[in-house]
Amino acid sequence: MTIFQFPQDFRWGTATASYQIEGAAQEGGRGVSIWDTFARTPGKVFNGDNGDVACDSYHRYEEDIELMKKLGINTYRFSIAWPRIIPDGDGEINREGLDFYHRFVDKLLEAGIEPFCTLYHWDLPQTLEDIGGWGNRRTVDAFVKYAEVIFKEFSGKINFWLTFNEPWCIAFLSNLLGIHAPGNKDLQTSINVAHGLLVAHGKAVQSFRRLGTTGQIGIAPNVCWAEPYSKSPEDQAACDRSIALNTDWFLDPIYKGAYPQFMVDWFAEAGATVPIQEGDMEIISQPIDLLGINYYTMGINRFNPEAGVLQSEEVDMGLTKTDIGWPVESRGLYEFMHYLQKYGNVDVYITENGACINDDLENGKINDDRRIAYYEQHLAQIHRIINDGINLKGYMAWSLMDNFEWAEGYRMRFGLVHVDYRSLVRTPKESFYWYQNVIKNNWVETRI
Ligand SMILES: CCOCCOc1ccc(-c2cn(C[C@@H]3NC[C@@H](O)[C@H]3O)nn2)cc1
Repeated sequence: MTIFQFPQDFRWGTATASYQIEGAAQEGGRGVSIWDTFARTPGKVFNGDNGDVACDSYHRYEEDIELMKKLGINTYRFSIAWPRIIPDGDGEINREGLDFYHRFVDKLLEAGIEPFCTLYHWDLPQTLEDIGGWGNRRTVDAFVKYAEVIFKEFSGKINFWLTFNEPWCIAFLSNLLGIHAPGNKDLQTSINVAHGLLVAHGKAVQSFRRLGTTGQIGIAPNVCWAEPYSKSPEDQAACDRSIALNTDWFLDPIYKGAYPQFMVDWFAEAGATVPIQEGDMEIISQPIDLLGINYYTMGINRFNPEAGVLQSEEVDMGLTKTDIGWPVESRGLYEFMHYLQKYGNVDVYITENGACINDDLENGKINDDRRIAYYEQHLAQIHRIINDGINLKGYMAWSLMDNFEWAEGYRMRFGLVHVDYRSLVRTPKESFYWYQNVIKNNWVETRI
């Protein structure tokens, strides 16, 4: 057994997102988002599930905050639903939406929990998708207007900010692979979306600074760590492309002011170019204060000319998998955090990490030992990372509670707390109590 002690000022938290937990989709003046539309499109979401009710956190947030207090977290990552703030995307401000988030944030602060706010966690107002979404500069300008409303309203209450959650999912999962909303399947569209959201990110950071908003701001890429199946240059190059599309494609423009040339060339071969306008790269590369990193799994990849635009396919190496089919391999987090050092020893928060384990209630308990094992392994790696001198400042488990897992609907459960979607009763799982103990002790005890 080994005890890994964490730094005294290390932040312990959990994470959720508006569309996944709030429900009340037609309440409080909320407008329609692309996920309302996508979920209602037959065949897009398992079982035809949608976020109309979700965990009903719009009405039950005080109960949720009581659970957070019981867990002992000092940080809670959530997202604000743009369609609650400006329902038609770039028109009138909805005061009722702002008031909801003020009530919520005030309750968090009363509980001694630091709000960690994501401005955009995928619920784009549908009206903006109707004019081309992130590929239309009007959407970019509408995002800046929305962000400025939030900065003015919550400066002084919120001190940790993320512009975008998982830009790879927003651009490529949603507009090249078509798996998430709005479901496009076009390379040029996905590159236009990626560029649009990067310009929106940079402009929002400029506004954040100009308005003198309190706190720190960053962005939260999701990681795709991959190692080559063989020593062949083709397999290594396939891994490089997979990693780069999730990371370098977004962080090179932000930290270096230019896209990774090898990927620009790769896409040019496929007939796609980046729609860069004069001044864009200077806007995008506004200095940021922190990075959120979302890590779930890693792959062993090899070159396959038939394997999509990246010609990179993951090989099943027979590792233990979570119930969503992702291999459990915490080593990728350690390797990735060292890869990330090429951007400097920037302040990093793990803004998502967790396991989809679909254990259900048995005699009033959920014995999710596999989730505990997952967290034990990943927190041990986090201790290694900190020990290596990397500025990893905090950790937010995904997720506080079971919720709407996008195209998987409600069948996939990532929560430390079980949610009965009929009664909406919340039941802490055994992993909740395990994590409560880690937070109380500020150490993780591994059985290895
Ligand atoms: C068959 C081809 O498949 C291509 C990969 O398809 C996916 C699907 C889903 C993901 C995915 C889901 N999550 C968890 C969420 N992160 C944000 C938060 O909202 C969580 O719900 N992270 N990544 C990645 C890749």
